[in-house]
Amino acid sequence: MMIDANVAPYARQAWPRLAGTAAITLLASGASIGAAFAMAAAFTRILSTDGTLPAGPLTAAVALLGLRALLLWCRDQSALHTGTVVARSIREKLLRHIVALGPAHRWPGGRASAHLAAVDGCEHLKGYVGNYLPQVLAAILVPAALTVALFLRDPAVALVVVAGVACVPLAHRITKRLLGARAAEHWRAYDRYAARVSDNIAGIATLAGFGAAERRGAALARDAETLRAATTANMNVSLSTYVITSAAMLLGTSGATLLAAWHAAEGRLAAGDVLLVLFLAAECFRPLQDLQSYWHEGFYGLAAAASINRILATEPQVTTAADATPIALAGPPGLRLEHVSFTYPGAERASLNQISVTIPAGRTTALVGASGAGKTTLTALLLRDIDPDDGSVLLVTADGHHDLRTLPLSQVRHISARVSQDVVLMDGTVAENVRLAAPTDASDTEVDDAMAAARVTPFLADLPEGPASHVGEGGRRLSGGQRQRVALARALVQRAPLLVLDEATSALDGENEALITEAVRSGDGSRTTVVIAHRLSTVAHADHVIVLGEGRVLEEGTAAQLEAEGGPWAAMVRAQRIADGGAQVFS
Ligand SMILES: Nc1ncnc2c1ncn2[C@@H]1O[C@H](COP(=O)(O)OP(=O)(O)OP(=O)(O)O)[C@@H](O)[C@H]1O
Repeated sequence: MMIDANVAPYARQAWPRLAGTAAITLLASGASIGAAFAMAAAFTRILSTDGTLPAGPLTAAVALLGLRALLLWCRDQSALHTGTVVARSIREKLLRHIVALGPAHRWPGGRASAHLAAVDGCEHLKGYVGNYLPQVLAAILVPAALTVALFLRDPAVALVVVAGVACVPLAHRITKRLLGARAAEHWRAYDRYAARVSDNIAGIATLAGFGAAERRGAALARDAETLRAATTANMNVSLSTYVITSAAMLLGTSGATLLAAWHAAEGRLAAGDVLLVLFLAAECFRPLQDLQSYWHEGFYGLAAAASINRILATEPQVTTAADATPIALAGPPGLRLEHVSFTYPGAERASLNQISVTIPAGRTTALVGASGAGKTTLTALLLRDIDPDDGSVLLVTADGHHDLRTLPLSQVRHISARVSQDVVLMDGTVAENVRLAAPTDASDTEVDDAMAAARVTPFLADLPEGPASHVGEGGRRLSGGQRQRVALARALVQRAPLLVLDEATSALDGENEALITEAVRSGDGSRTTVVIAHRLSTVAHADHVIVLGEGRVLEEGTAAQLEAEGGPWAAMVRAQRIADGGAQVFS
């Protein structure tokens, strides 16, 4: 049996279980053959005696049919188990790979395509491995065994059945060619549709707010129509081939039975053998007929496998080098960027250009600059979400300088905590969200302290179940500022020596922001903190300020030094004072 290269790894993985399913299928066929012979013997005895029921053969036939039903149930259970086990392992592998591709990975079809592959794609593959493949095995093994049984009774009859059976692989081949290409087309249409739906759901407030739902709805309707057309085209292919296979089965079964009747009339076969031929021929075609109902699962599984394999074949841009070794860290590390340049894939110009800066250990460093200056990109390099095109990002410890690429990625993740501009709360309780990245030995007191420092505690009283309240996708919606506070607590409880805050308090009121800013400051030197904020009051107390402009370092130093120098920082401070109506925002 030729197995498509795209599904070969999954079929290989399921091979022992598939062999078990095939063995059960063969046993079921054996029971069928036995029942057919018993029925034929009973039939012959009834016709040749005065009509008394032959209890022995009839009891044997009923028992064998019961055994067959039991074996078929076992076969279905085995097939279901195979499919679910394979689907679970692919899902896990795919999910791990999607996570390994990292936050900076660009999905050509949008993130929805990854979601679709992980959910629907794996489901189709489950159908392929769990239903289609065992059925293909049954469609080969069962007719082969039954044809041998028929051949022993009447070779000419067996040949008629073989002729009918041979039409089915032909129809299968035609369907595979026609439907295989269309299934891929259907998958692409589905992918576009799913991307559009997920986009619309994510932007539901924007669409409603701008009254643009109708316009977007029209685009969605067009995608839905493409999807419908692709589905209809596939169904038409299936229906045409269904007609071919049904005709082949009907002609094969009736042709073989008529020939058997003729041979019985000539005295070459017993009367009961006509019944035997009818049973065996019908049984021979049954798995082929069943296979037809799994063609869709098979061909859609193939298309899904191609899409899943494309994701699995995509190499993560950031990986752990083969010779990476973890380093011992005695205290908070410093960071040094040397001649770092970075251009996003497909972008026309570099987001960072020959940057060389130092982030002192155990201090708070502010990254400031106009929108699009490259601040977030710089933190992505510090956290190793991306690697520089040129230059190096170095972790500075008591032992010396270590290029981040020489450390295990897990260590880089372990030593850094972050709160990014887009806070995502996972589906779960507030406490679970705070504990998301906490060390396993983090005590309840530590979690409570982090929630107090990030000002989560004051609003917990307003939640129905306090820290056990359900938030995230399926739970209560928190305000932007509340979400930021949970994210800050999550980062604080991580005990990471490097903390990166990208506009982490932008949604907070002045009082809460001031309290949190004080709490996360690297006042005691136990943590290196990098803060990005447009509101300069947030970073006014930083030990070190780096001003970026158009992907370059414009200046760096302490806030006081830079203000005295009268450069870009001083201009930003002046502009903000005017915007704040002359209020003294810097002390
Ligand atoms: N994924 C991306 N693909 C292509 N270009 C990007 C990507 N992310 C950022 N950029 C571009 O890189 C430049 C720097 O972006 P970055 O987000 O680092 O700026 P920023 O200083 O953090 O801006 P802001 O203050 O508005 O958040 C911008 O021109 C931006 O358009």
